[in-house]
Amino acid sequence: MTKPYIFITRKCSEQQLKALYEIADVEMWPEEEAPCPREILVEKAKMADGLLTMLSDSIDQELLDCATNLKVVANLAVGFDNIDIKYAEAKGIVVCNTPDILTDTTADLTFGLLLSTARRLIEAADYVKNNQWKSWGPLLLAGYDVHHKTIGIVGMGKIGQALAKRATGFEMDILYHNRSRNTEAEEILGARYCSLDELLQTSDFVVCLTPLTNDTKELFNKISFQKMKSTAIFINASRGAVVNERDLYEALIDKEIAGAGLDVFTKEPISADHPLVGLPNVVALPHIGSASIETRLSMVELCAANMYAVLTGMEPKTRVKVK
Ligand SMILES: NC(=O)C1=CN([C@@H]2O[C@H](COP(=O)(O)OP(=O)(O)OC[C@H]3O[C@@H](n4cnc5c(N)ncnc54)[C@H](OP(=O)(O)O)[C@@H]3O)[C@@H](O)[C@H]2O)C=CC1
Ligand SMILES: O=CC(=O)O
Repeated sequence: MTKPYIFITRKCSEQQLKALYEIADVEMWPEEEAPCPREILVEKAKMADGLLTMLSDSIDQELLDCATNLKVVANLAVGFDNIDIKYAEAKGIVVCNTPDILTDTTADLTFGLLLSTARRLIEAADYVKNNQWKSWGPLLLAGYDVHHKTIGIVGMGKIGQALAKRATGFEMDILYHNRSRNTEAEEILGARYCSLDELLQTSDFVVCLTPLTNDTKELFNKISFQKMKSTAIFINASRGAVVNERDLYEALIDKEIAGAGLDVFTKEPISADHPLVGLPNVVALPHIGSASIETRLSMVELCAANMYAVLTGMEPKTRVKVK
């Protein structure tokens, strides 16, 4: 019997993939930073029983139609907006993601981004590096306090709740908005559910942690930024497309809001001449929410375990369910 063929779209640690090498012919794109070009991915998908994909790979109808042997897609991310889930399911292809194991790491980064933006940490570090520090000044590089302020979390799911837990250490008031109530966050963390409008109007920090869906696409736009306080800081660690970036840029230029911390962008990667990057009150990161060594290795291991399960006739640990 021929072994299944697995294609991995980015160089990953082989140690975490050991189980797959035992049951399959595994081919891996050799580069860590340069992505596998689309045409090569489509060619590999034509033969593949399993694909281990990155969030930057578009697993759309065109690709799925070519992938006549494909049984499983294991995406190295909790988000799966890069995959046409319904189409995959209709074709009997199992899609898996990496929830839970990245929750704390992503919450740490999101809170770090919030602190860095509020207290101007990147600007301040550059100030020293660029030899601009000449004296101490009463309001030199003064930012906004974080402690005892109000944080409004849009998307109080796993990462949102882990972020709220961190906010309790700073004695913040926690507001949140979801489509449904998160009673655990209310009971354990004292979070208060409110409408999106109330959250936007009353929060000092508005943090987006929803998945990207048709409902959340450009949820943050001109109208939302106009509702926010002029001292508010917007943090996005979800997906870039939940924001209308032009509207965000204008809100920052017009001082409708005070700053933004962004780990994600509509089109990634962005270049240094992206309009938002040039603003002093923007902290821009290259989508590193879950990027700790421990977490990224665990994510690769979970992808491998999911793929192993599907290819050996078992139920994977973290299958994406179509709603
Ligand atoms: N920057 C990075 O590197 C990372 C980014 N992410 C992003 O974070 C997202 C969240 O991850 P995770 O917390 O694990 O996911 P969860 O599914 O646990 O949480 C998502 C939350 O969003 C809420 N939500 C969904 N749709 C809407 C809506 N239309 N309006 C308001 N709230 C909504 C859900 O509640 P309800 O269904 O009740 O509305 C839920 O509480 C991922 O999908 C991914 O895009 C994740 C990891 C790393
Ligand atoms: O953005 C990262 C993810 O895991 O989703």
